[in-house]
Amino acid sequence: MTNVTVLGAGAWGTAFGQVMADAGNDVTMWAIEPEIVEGINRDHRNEVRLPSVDRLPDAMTATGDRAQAVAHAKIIVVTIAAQYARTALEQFRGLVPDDAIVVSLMKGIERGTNKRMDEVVREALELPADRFACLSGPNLSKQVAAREPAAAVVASENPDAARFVAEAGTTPYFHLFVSADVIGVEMCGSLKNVTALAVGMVRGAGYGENTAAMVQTRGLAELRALGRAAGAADATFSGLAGVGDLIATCGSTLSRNFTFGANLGKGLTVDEATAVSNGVAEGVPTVGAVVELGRRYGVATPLASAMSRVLSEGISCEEMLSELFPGGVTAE
Ligand SMILES: NC(=O)C1=CN([C@@H]2O[C@H](COP(=O)(O)OP(=O)(O)OC[C@H]3O[C@@H](n4cnc5c(N)ncnc54)[C@H](OP(=O)(O)O)[C@@H]3O)[C@@H](O)[C@H]2O)C=CC1
Ligand SMILES: O=C(CO)COP(=O)(O)O
Repeated sequence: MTNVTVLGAGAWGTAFGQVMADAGNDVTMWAIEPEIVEGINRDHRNEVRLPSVDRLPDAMTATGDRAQAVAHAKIIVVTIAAQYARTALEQFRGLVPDDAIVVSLMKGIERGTNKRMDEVVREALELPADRFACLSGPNLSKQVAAREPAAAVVASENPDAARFVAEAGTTPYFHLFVSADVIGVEMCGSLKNVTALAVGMVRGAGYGENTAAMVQTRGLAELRALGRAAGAADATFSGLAGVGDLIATCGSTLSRNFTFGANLGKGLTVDEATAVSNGVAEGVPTVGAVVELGRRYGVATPLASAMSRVLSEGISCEEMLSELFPGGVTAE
């Protein structure tokens, strides 16, 4: 039994907290909203973010007190919306126990700095690399919360940390693989959301499987090119965090990114799609950062660039598609 603290009781934080509790750990959820804290402690429910679960495990409790939340934690899981992670985590600086491993479940790149979540988390908490891990894979929260079989990969520069988290988090229905490729896992998780926006958009506009598969495959190519340039290991792209998560996210209406894109394809504006989104669609603020990273690494990012124009200028799905192939014959 390990003391696990989850920072951010959103849909995924709550579902993953349940995984950790099912794996035999003592789980403390930290949330800002008193309503969520009270709901978990009194009713064993997170009615706000994960209403599909009738009763969360008894081993899950919640608090709004930062110091109390992390005081005895051996594993601290971060599942805060990526754009708010730095601000939220800076308030935990100095509170995190010296031997705790911090695991990011977030999938996004910080707007403005263009930093991955491993960079943001480590800077915000002044955390050494050997105490950081990230976890990613095809993990639509509602299905994990229903205990449908699933898996993910946990990556750390410190193999002992990755193994510790994987052993602590594996249950009969949720398997964790280990990896040393933090950059690859981070890039896969963040960039698949941009592809999911685009695939959602073509589906929402009424196109079929050929178009969707084309966009998804070109998204993978872009992800791989940018990931490689950033220092990712090639094998990660074909693993759970890469192809695995692309398949799940680009093929499901449970995905907020896919659904956001689908709503754009149906003709909703960005504001309208935001208003009806069931939780954070991380691809939206991440798109611009991906374009910037492409410039920094000298990697073409036609899909992210086209989606950036969709979001900022409202270009149509047809225009977005036409930008994927700017002209000339190229090797795949
Ligand atoms: N849902 C899923 O299927 C999966 C999600 N992820 C990733 O996990 C991360 C969280 O997603 P998810 O839980 O689904 O998102 P939700 O939209 O359900 O929840 C967002 C979380 O971020 C917190 N948050 C937002 N703003 C702030 C802030 N200013 N300060 C502190 N906390 C804040 C929210 O806290 P509060 O409730 O108090 O507002 C909430 O806990 C994302 O990066 C996502 O990509 C990864 C795998 C699967
Ligand atoms: O990352 C996810 C599944 O692995 C969840 O995707 P969304 O954030 O688009 O809902």
